[in-house]
Amino acid sequence: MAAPGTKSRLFRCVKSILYALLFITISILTIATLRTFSLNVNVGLQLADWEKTNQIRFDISQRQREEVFTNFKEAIRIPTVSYSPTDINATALHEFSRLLRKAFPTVFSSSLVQHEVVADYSHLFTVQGSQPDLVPYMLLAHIDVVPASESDGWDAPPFSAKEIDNFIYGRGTLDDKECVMGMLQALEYLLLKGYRPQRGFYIGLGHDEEVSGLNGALNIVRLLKQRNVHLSFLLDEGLLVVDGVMKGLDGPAALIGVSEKGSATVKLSVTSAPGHSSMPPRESSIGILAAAVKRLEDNPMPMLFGQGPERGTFEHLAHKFIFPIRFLASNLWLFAPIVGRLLALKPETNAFSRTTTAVTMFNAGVKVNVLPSVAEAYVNFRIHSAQSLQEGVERVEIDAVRVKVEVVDGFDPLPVSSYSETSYGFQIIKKSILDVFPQLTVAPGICVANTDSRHFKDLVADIYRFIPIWAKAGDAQRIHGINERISKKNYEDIVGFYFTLIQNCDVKELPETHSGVHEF
Ligand SMILES: CCCCCCCC/C=C\CCCCCCCC(=O)NCC(=O)O
Ligand SMILES: [Zn+2]
Ligand SMILES: [Zn+2]
Repeated sequence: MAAPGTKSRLFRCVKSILYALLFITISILTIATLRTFSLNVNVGLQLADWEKTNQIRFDISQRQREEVFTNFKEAIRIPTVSYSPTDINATALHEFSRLLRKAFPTVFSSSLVQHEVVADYSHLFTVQGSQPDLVPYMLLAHIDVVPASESDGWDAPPFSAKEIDNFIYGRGTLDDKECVMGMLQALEYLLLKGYRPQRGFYIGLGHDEEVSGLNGALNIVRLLKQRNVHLSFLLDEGLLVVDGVMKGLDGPAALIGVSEKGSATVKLSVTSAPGHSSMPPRESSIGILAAAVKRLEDNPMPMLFGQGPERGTFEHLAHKFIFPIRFLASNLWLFAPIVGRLLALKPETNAFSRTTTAVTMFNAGVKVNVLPSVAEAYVNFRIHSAQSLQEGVERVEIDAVRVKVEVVDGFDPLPVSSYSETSYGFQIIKKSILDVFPQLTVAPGICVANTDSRHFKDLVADIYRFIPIWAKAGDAQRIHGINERISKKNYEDIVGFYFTLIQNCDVKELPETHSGVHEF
């Protein structure tokens, strides 16, 4: 029997613990609520912080508008498909070079622009600035596209550039001919209007981005390095404007990619004795490989949400989320694991949260009555910023006794570019976005795919990945998928964006912020 007083001491002890827990809970809730309401509404430089400049307005005539779409459609009709680094469409790439010359005569004849063909099909334009002390910048895009077959269920043939309901359909309308044609069209009209840039810049167009960029972009990098070129920043494809892509985000937001995930391509293979299909073994090479692949798909890589640049995205956008997501996004210190799990529900947001696993090729067998001697599969991992290539590959769980695992290629996640109030490239891109689309909130983001810009990482520290493609729910699946398309209005805005950006880059220094809000 307990001694008298022990019971009441126990009771007092339990009571104290309960009070302490209550105090901690109330404190956490108070901090979380304060953060929810105090996290700034608009971080960094805003349009109001910038002085007005005398820019040439992007006013184009009806005839020019028609020319803009004619040029773009011609670009879409040329099937510049890359299948592998050794299987590219040379004929189409030559035809594309001819199109560029025909569509942009002023760019090709201007004394301000030097044009060079690099590695047979890539292009480098060097645009001279009037003030050589201003460090030049670079715009990058790629001409090649991934394959597309009408039989996959397209509403219009993928190389037809057919117009349906004011959308232009075709492979490359989002990735990446809107960028190639958009930036050159903007330069063409600027030169026609007598514009002369103060800050010099480069336009690089790779021809093999979809299969590595090792010939196109890499040779452009080599050329610039030989010339000892320094760049203030580089802008490539990557992220976009999301409008209704993420549930709970109130209004559209522009995401500027400040980094991109790493990548690993792993080949899995199983060999077994070939023979007659009438006397099969209990397990075939196909069955063993299929089980290994299924196991990979059933066991996604660990959740890392909040440990990479995606954290900045959610903190910048926190005030744009509806309750209760706003409460969660404003308090990632507490709720990152919950937010990560919510994001994992959709492929395009799951990609922010972890290293993703995609089984992309599976080959085996030659005839219905012959047992296959070998079955092979390729798995493409996109590595989260909080992991290295090696850590990602080490986590691949495979029955290594029966399945041979080879890392075919890969690279680490890319460094994170600056995005503070004093970051020239980020703030100029942000201003250019807001000049064209004042209704947007701009936030840093992580590009979940890879771009040619990664080859420039030793040449320039600040690499950004953004095109003002206006993506609504389901549009992300059109990239490399079926019914890739862009609205005519969106394409015209993209031309307007580059037209504005090129002029904004003449600003020598960023303004001081007057808004009094701070970055995280
Ligand atoms: C608040 C967060 C909302 C997140 C929604 C994000 C949606 C992102 C959607 C699309 C990104 C598409 C990237 C396209 C880049 C294509 C580059 C490419 O194809 N490279 C080749 C490769 O990676 O293999
Ligand atoms: Zn691309
Ligand atoms: Zn692509």
